[in-house]
Amino acid sequence: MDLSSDHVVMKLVEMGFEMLDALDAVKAVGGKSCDDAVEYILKGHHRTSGFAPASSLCSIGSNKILGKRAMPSSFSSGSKRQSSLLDHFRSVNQNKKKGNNFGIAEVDSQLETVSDPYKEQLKSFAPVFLESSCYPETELSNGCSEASSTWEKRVNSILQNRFGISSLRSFQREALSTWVAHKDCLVLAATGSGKSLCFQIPALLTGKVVVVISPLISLMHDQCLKLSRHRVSACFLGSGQLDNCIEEKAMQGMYQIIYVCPETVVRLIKPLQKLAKTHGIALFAIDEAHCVSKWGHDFRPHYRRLSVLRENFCASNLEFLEYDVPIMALTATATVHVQEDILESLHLSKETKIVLTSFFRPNLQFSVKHSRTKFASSYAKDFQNLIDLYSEKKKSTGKKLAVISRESEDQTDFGYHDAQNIHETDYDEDEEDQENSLAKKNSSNGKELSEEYLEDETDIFQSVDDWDVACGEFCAMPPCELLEIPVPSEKQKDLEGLTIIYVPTRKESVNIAKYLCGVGLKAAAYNASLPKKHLRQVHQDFHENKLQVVVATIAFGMGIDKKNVRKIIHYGWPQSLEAYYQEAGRAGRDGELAECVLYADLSRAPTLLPSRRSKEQTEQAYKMLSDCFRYGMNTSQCRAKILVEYFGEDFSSKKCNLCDVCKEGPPELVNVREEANLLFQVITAFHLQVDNDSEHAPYEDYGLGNSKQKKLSHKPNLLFFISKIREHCQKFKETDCLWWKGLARIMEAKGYIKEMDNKGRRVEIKFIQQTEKGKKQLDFEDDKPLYVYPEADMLLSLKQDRTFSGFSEWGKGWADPEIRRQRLERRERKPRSERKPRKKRTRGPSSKKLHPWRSKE
Ligand SMILES: Nc1ncnc2c1ncn2[C@@H]1O[C@H](COP(=O)(O)OP(=O)(O)OP(=O)(O)O)[C@@H](O)[C@H]1O
Ligand SMILES: [Mg+2]
Repeated sequence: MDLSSDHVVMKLVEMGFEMLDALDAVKAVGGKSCDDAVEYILKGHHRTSGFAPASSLCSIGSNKILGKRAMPSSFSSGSKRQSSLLDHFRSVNQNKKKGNNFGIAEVDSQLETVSDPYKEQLKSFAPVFLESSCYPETELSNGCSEASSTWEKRVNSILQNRFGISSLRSFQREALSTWVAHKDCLVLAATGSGKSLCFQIPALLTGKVVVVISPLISLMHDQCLKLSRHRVSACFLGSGQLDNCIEEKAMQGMYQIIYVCPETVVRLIKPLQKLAKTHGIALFAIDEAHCVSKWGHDFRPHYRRLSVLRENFCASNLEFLEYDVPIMALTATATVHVQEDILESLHLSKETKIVLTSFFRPNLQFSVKHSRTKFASSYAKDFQNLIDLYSEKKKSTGKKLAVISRESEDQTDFGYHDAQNIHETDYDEDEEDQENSLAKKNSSNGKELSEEYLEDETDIFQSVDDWDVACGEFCAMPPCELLEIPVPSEKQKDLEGLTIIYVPTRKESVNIAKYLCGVGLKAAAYNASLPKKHLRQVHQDFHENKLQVVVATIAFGMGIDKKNVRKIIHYGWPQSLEAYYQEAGRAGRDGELAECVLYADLSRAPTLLPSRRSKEQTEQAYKMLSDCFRYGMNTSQCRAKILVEYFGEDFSSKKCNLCDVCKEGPPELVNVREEANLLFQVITAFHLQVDNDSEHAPYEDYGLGNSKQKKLSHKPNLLFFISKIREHCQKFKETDCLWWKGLARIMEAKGYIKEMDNKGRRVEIKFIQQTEKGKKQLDFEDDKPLYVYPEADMLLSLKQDRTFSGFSEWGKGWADPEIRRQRLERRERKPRSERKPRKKRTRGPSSKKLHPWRSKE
């Protein structure tokens, strides 16, 4: 808007600039444009000589990629809509500021010091960690301006007035200063660290619209609701809206923040371009940006199409833009591979700044416990602490905890008649049968996975429309209404500690919720197959502290920001450490201690892979599962260290001092020299024989005489080698298979043995080959001690008091006369009508196939 010179000066003084600076600026930019004058002052050119383009202050590398990124030296185009510094100051509730705070040197030095350390890094997109932790309110470690810059002061006042927050965290300051410099940005910061503020503040600073791309309605809804309580208007647009009224209002600039799903934003490019022209778009934020990458968890194909944003909102395409509308992508769970994929897929420029903070959450206490989670009989044991915890609260308040009636009554309405009787404690063969058959189905390669089972039972690809509403609008609540929102009392807060139990399958979410309701807890199930209305209600009850426990699949995860979640229980193996850390990150968002326990069957490698994955994703899915398994098997390294290092962070000299490993210490070192030599010897002998005599019945010595077996045994698996050791070495006859599996994993990690099968479709080492390093270091005669920390499965095998007669899990139990007697007794105690019909067991060629050595037994 062009005004008379006097008017501009007056406006500038009103905005808090000094009269001299205002006069200076108006003179320099030729009067008329208030925008240009403010830009001039903020860029620090008042009462200094020259007016350097912004590129000299903040550019990193070339600015030729996608249109103009640098600020031009002329300000002739006052009508242009852009994210200029001026606009960042144009806010309705402008605080009058006094004097010379608009320090030229401060803004300059901030931008310059921010840029420098990243020059090299950005060229290659190589991330560098800036801070040791995102939580402490420390100043920037890279020597950014000691005193706050002008925009930052303005931000601080917004933070205090609107959000009740005292200051920006250093990574938030980094992200915002990048936006101030009109640059794209990838923010990688821990769960709960406050990434949302990075994209919400620009709307309040500029009065322009911020467009946030978000993956779920539930997430968009929660954020809009919160914003309305902070007096910010917002709306959300899902993919299946029938009524376009909110969308139209949004495109007319009636909300400060528009949340939109990726499916919809690509449809709205033209209207958004119009909005950019009429109202201005301050920023595109891509929240939960890991959804972009097919190498991460939560991949959402529509996220990959978001490159249209960079292409359609750059100054080279839209002549009314002075600069590209900045894009800010944010996530808490991206490995280095995923980070690169995000940058590439979104077509972010080489100038993109990577704001990388520590992924470490110092108040989360991680632990892993063994449990046969598939069996209902484990619930009582595993959830006893939880039940006691909430029961104590019940006693202390004298209130009776009612089972959520909706849960118990509506179960049948939801079609859960197939749910198992959760009170069944029998450890019966049919359960084992089912489990074994599933494990077999899922065991060795992608092809064998039961897609049908997975599709029905797991929530892998979450659809954006996870609720029964497709869009919604939230007006900024006036302060008087805000006073009516009840503030929980301290006593209430104490009672509020919530728990989320994450389970792999939908069925388990219902079973466990039912079980917990049955013992008097306020619990509810949450999975994508439940009615959307129910899911919305669970969200609401959870946020209003009406529930104690939510038992959920991954459908209840991303972005849930509730301060008092004290416990996250994973009941069953997660599919990746990213998903695990993302879900664990729901805990302790008030900064207080919170517990993250993983209950998993440590005697079995996980098998549940995502359905609907491409061939190339299958290998990655196995890799992710394998990393989870190793995390669970670990007994000697700080768990937080494993987790943050998984995301590429260097945590080498630190530990959390909270996790089970840090607290209990590693197990005693064991000298495994003899066993390692022996295993290596058997492997070597086998391969020697194969090499020497591949034509003529080479495996006779191993009991593999017939041609069918010979074909199979070209890739001998670990179990085969163990059987050989048992056959030939009396001393290790009783040594459990789990123990050998653990040892093989350790030997693989040390580089002594390796997998023969190069398909990469495995969680554990299976078909084994020696390595050169192994050949050198595992000399048969060598008796130098080889100390290792036994891993979880090895320790478990030592605790088992059952003697194992074979390798089949089923056989382990039934072959033992005592166990068999106990099981039969239990079975007899059950009324006949309740017994499940026996399944016909199929034995024969197929089992021989898997265990060829049995032909000799
Ligand atoms: N500078 C700050 N000082 C204090 N609290 C803050 C600050 N910034 C944000 N918060 C608070 O941190 C909490 C978590 O914020 P937010 O939901 O943005 O986290 P997030 O990083 O997006 O987490 P997630 O990765 O789980 O989505 C919010 O309740 C917010 O009020
Ligand atoms: Mg978030």
